[in-house]
Amino acid sequence: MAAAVTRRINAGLRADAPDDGADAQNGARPPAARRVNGGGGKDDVWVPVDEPDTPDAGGARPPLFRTYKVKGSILHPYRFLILARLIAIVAFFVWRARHKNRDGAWLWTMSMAGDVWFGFSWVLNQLPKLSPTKRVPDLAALADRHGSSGDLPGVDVFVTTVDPIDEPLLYTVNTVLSILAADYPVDRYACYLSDDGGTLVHYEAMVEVARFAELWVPFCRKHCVEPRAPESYFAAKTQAYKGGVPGELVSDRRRVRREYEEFKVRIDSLFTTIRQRSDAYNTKHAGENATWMADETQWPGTWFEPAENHRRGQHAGIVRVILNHPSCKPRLGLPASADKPLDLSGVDVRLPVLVYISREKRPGYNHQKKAGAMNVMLRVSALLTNAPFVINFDGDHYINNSQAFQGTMCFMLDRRGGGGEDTAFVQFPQRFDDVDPTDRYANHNRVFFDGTMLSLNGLQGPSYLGTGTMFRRVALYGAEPPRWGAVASQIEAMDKANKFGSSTSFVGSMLDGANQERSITPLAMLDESVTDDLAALTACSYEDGTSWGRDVGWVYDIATEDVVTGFRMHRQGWRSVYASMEPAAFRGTAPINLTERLYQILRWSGGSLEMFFSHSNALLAGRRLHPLQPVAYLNMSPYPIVTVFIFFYNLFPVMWLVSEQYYIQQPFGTYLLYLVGVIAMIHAIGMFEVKWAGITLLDWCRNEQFYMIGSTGVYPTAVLYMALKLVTGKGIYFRLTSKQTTASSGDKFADLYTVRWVPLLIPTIVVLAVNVGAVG
Ligand SMILES: O=c1ccn([C@@H]2O[C@H](COP(=O)(O)OP(=O)(O)O[C@H]3O[C@H](CO)[C@@H](O)[C@H](O)[C@H]3O)[C@@H](O)[C@H]2O)c(=O)[nH]1
Ligand SMILES: [Mn+2]
Repeated sequence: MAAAVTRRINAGLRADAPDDGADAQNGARPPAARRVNGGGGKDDVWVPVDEPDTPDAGGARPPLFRTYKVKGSILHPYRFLILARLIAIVAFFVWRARHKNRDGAWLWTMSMAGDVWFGFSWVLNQLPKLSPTKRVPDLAALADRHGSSGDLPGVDVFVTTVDPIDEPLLYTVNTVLSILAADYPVDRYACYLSDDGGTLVHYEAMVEVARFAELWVPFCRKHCVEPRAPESYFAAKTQAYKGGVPGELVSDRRRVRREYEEFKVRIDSLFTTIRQRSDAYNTKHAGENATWMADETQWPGTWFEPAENHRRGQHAGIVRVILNHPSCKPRLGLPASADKPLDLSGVDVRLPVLVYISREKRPGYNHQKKAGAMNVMLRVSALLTNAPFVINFDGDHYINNSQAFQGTMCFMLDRRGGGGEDTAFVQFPQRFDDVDPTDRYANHNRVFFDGTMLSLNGLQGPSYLGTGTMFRRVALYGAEPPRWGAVASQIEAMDKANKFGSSTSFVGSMLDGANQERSITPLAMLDESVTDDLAALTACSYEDGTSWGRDVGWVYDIATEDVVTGFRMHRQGWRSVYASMEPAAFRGTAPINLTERLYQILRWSGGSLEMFFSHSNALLAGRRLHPLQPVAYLNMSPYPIVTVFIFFYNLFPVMWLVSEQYYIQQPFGTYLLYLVGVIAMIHAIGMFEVKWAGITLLDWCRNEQFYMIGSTGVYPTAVLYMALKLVTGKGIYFRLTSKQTTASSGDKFADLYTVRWVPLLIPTIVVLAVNVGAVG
C-alpha cells in the first residue's frame, strides 16, 4: 500500500505551475459569463471593501470574489448599541448583587443565575457578529481566467436519500435533474445518489431521470433557464429571457412541460409498475417472492416482500453506473424532426456521469445514518471519478442557480494571500422553498446563523453545513493544510496506521483526489477487479478498526455530523468561506409542519449538546482557529440549557396566583427600568441585523415566536436526553425528518396548519396555561 502512495509522489501532488500563458490570452478575451450582482442583500447596506491586493502591473491574477462590509452609518450605531448594552447589563448585575432579596432568597438566586446565563450567551452570540462580512463570487473573473469550459477542477456531487415516501421521489428526481443540468463543464463532474433504503424504486427513478434529462438538460442550456429543477422552474413566474433563441422558448417550453408531466406520471407509477412486473415474474418462476428488475433479474436490494438479505437493514451493496462518462468534445444535438420537435442543433447534449449507490446493510452494525452514507460515497467516488472537490445535497435540496458550482470555485481557486488552497469548504446560506410568506419560522436560526457566520471577517463560524457545501476532498481525508505540501507523506503515515482501511485501490487514488488541477478521470471500466473493490468499499465491515468517522470522513456518533465535521477541519487549520450569490445558490424544502419542525429542532439541539460533551467541544479547539471561531461554536453548543431559566421566568407568574405581593427584586421600580432598558436594546440591535440579513420584520417576529416554542417544548427534552446519555452512555435515536406533504389539495401550505399532537408540546402548553391563568 505504501508503495502505491510513494509511486504517486513523483507524479506531483500540487501541479502548482502557473498557467501564465493562458492568463495572457484571457486578457483579450471578453468576459464569457454573465455578471452577477451583489449577491443578496441591498446595496444600500453593503459596501465593497477595497482589496489591497488588486492586480498590479506585474500581472497578478485578478480576484475571483468581492468582499463586502456593512456600511459605517449602520455599523457604528450597531456597535455603539452593543457596547451600551454591555455596560447596561454589567451595571444591572452589580446593582442586583447589591440589593439581595431577603425574603425568597432562592428565587432571587435562581433569577440571578438565569440573568447571568442570558448575559453570557448574549455575549457569545454578539461577539462574532461585530464585523459583518459578505463574500460574493465574481463569475466573470472566473470565466476570464478559466475560459467558458476550460480547466475547472472536477466535482463529485453526492445526493442522499432514504425513503421514497418520507422523502418524496419527486423531490429527489428534481434534485438530481438540477444537478445534471448545472452550468459546469459536463465532463468535469459526476452525480452520485446514495439510497439508504436500497429500493428498486429509487434505482428505476434514476433510470427515468437519465432518460428525461436527455430533453431537459439541452432545453436548459438552449434557453438558459433558471432554476433547473423542473418542478420549481414550471412553478415560477416567467423571468427575463437570457438564452439565444427567444422565439422558440414558448413552443419548446410547452413541449418540455408536457414531457415533464408524463415523466412525473411514470415516476408516480413506479411502485405499481414494479409491483405488477414482480408479480408476473414471481408467478412465472413459481415459488419466488422477489422484486424484479426490468431485465428479469432479481433486485439485489430490498424487496417489497422482505426476505433474507433483501430487507431494510440487511442487503448487499449496490453500485450501478446509469450515465457513463461523456466524451470530452461537445456533441451537438439534432435539428427538429417529426418525433423530436425541439431544435437542438446548436446545443451540447452531453450529460454528466450518474451513479446509483446503495451501501451494504447488515444487522448488528451501526450504520451511522447520513454520515455513514457520505463516507461510502466518498470512497466509491474515489474509485470511479475521484474529483478533488465534493458537494452534498439532501434529497430535498436542489441547485437554484445553475452557476453555483462555478461560484464555489471562485473561492477555491482564488490565490490571494496564499488563499484558496487552504480553504476546506465553501458554504452558501440555506434558503427554503415552500415556506409560507406569512409564517417563516422554518427559516429559524438559519437566518441568524447567517449573521453569525457573515461576521467572522469572512471566516466561517459554525453552521449547519450539511447540504450545499463544497468540500475539498483531501480535507475530508483528514489531511492538514499546514502540511499540505507534504500530503503524500501524511497520507502514507495515516495509511500505515490503518486509518483508511484495507483497499489498496482506494488509498492509491487519494493523491490524485487531492490534486486541485486534476480534472475528473473518465469512468473506469467496471471490470471484475473494480467490482470487487467497490463491493469491499461499500461493505459495512470496511471501516472496522479504521479512523472513519473520527479522523477521516464525516464524523460519527453525533446527531449533527455536519457541524462537527466542519469543526474538525477548522481545528486542523483549514479555513472556510461563507459566500452569497444572487439568485441563491441552493434551495431546500424545510419541514414546514410544526411537528416535523419540532423533531428537527430536537435533533439539532440534542446534537449540539452532544457536541459540547464530546471531544469536539469548542473549548478544546486549539490555537489554529481564529479567536472568534471557538466563541461562535460555543454559542451554538450548550444553548439548549437556557430552557431551565426560560422555564423559571415563564412559570414565575404562578407566584401571582399564590400571593398578591411578591417581588423578584426590590426596589421593583428600578428593577423594571433596567429590564425595560436591556430588553429594548436587544431588540434595537436585532433591528440592525434584520436590516442587513435582508429579512422582514414579520420573519423576525416569527423567529422570536418559534424560539419560544422551541425553547419551552424541545430544549427540555434535548437536555433530558443528554443527561440520560451522560448517565447511561447511550446515544439519542433521531428520526428522519419527513418531508411528505399532505398538501394534495393544491394548497402547498396546507401542511403548515396541521399540527399533530406530540408530547413535546406539553411544556409549552403548561407555560401558556400558567400565564393565561395568572393574567386572569
Ligand atoms: O440513515 C440515513 C438517514 C438520513 N440520510 C439522509 O440525510 C439527509 C438529512 O436527513 P434529514 O432527516 O432530512 O435531516 P434534516 O434535519 O432535514 O437535515 C439537516 O440537518 C442534518 C443534521 O444536522 C444535516 O446532515 C442535513 O444536511 C441538514 O439538511 C437526508 O438527505 C437523508 O436522506 C441518509 O442518507 N441515511
Ligand atoms: Mn432535510
